[in-house]
Amino acid sequence: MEVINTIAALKSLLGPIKLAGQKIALVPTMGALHKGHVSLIEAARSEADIVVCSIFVNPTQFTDPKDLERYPRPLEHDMAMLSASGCNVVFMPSVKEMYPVPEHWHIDLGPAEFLLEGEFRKGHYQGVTQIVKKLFDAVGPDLAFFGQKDYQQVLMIENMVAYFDLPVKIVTCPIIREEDGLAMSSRNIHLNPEDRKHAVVLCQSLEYIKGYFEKAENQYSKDKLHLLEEAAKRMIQQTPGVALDYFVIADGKTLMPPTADHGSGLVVLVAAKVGETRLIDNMILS
Ligand SMILES: Nc1ncnc2c1ncn2[C@@H]1O[C@H](COP(=O)(O)OP(=O)(O)OP(=O)(O)O)[C@@H](O)[C@H]1O
Ligand SMILES: CC(C)(CO)[C@@H](O)C(=O)[O-]
Ligand code: BAL
Repeated sequence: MEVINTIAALKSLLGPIKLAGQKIALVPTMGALHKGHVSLIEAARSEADIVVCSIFVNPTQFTDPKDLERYPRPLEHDMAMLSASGCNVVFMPSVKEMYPVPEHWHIDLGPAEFLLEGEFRKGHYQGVTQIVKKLFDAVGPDLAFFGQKDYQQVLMIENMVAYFDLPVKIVTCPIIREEDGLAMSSRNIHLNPEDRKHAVVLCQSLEYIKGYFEKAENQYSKDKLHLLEEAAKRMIQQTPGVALDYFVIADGKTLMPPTADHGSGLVVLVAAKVGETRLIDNMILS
């Protein structure tokens, strides 16, 4: 496994590989790796010849300086995980390497940019798409792998790819969960034992909605969805130490409330602070 810190070194390593016609996959991460990240690397390995994993805690996507400061950076652990998972190249640039000069970035990501995470973390998706575009420019991947855990992020990245008409295939991988259902996340490390117990309510509230959909075979009414949302929100709000940001059943493409009384393509998404740690989760319903 090669560890590379500069864009120039990365390009000279990958240039001949591309010329030889080999397929390159990119798995962008912010480090503090867990089995969710490993699942992306394994999926990438199954579809490409060379897997590049980037580790970069991108300052432009953080809206809370404390969140950026306390983001975990367990380097030795990450290197061991990457080498065990069969990653070929680790790209680990400095902030100066990715942002050598101050720059303005603003692209049209569509109305969904301002909903949900975009409402609670203003400007977040401009920062995410800015760094993902830079990583795509540096690596030139044929495929890039992202987790469904960051559902809205995948939509925004797909919109960025369409905006620039980039020749890269975006692959979305399922959410990997702990045994009790909690979605794996680098930020889970901040949960104290009490928070950790309470955090499971997030996936339980999603399961509650999913269970209804499975029984109702995707037949629903808007009124019924509203009642379900309210019941799920109460489950979360009654859990000690958990402060809800949003819980919504939404159209999987627009992230707006469903407009019809039946149909497919819905997703349920949640975000809440558990203790001092903000977590997100979602499930596809139909
Ligand atoms: N539990 C998971 N299952 C599948 N993919 C995941 C999971 N957690 C994160 N990912 C994906 O891994 C990639 C890198 O994410 P990131 O490094 O931010 O990790 P994270 O666990 O989401 O951390 P955090 O949300 O705490 O920042 C993203 O595409 C993300 O969606
Ligand atoms: C895609 C990403 C690596 C961009 O910094 C980040 O948002 C993440 O880890 O999901
Ligand atoms: N996994 C999403 C990156 C972030 O929370 O900033």
